[in-house]
Amino acid sequence: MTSTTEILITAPEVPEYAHPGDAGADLRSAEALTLAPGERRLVGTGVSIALPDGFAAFVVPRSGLAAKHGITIVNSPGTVDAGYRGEIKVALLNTDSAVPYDIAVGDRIAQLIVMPVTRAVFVPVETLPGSDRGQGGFGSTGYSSPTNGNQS
Ligand SMILES: O=c1ccn([C@H]2C[C@H](O)[C@@H](COP(=O)(O)OP(=O)(O)OP(=O)(O)O)O2)c(=O)[nH]1
Ligand SMILES: [Mg+2]
Repeated sequence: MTSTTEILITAPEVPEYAHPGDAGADLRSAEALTLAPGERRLVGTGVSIALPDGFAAFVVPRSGLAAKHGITIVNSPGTVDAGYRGEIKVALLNTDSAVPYDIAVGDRIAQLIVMPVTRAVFVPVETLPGSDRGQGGFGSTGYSSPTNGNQS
């Protein structure tokens, strides 16, 4: 059974999860606008929340908008801090180089994922403990299939 957390909210319409088990609740646009090709715009949702201490919410793109129309979020994932009481806004970007994208009031433009977070207590040390991965990263395990030759 999915765990639930009550979040106080003010909004013209409460964000909804499309299906049981969905991680993201859909955020709707509070504005009508057209995103020109290549344009980015901070778009209001009309939603404000009071997250409990120890939680954060992340504003992330909808995959359908991204895959079908090239609409994404510049700062994905956008981080909503527990103490933030302002309107949640979405920094939309139309990555298409030719086609404008129309948004009407009420269109679902992003989704909000609420998660528990821990606060780090950073402990400075001279040397970090070893690990299996070590300093390998940024493609250190390769990309392509063995038949493709280029493993870098
Ligand atoms: O996609 C986003 C990202 C952030 N926010 C709001 C909530 C968040 O708590 C606040 C600050 O976000 P962040 O810390 O990412 O931005 P910043 O540029 O560091 O601003 P600040 O100096 O206010 O922390 O802006 C949104 O509404 N949408
Ligand atoms: Mg900040």
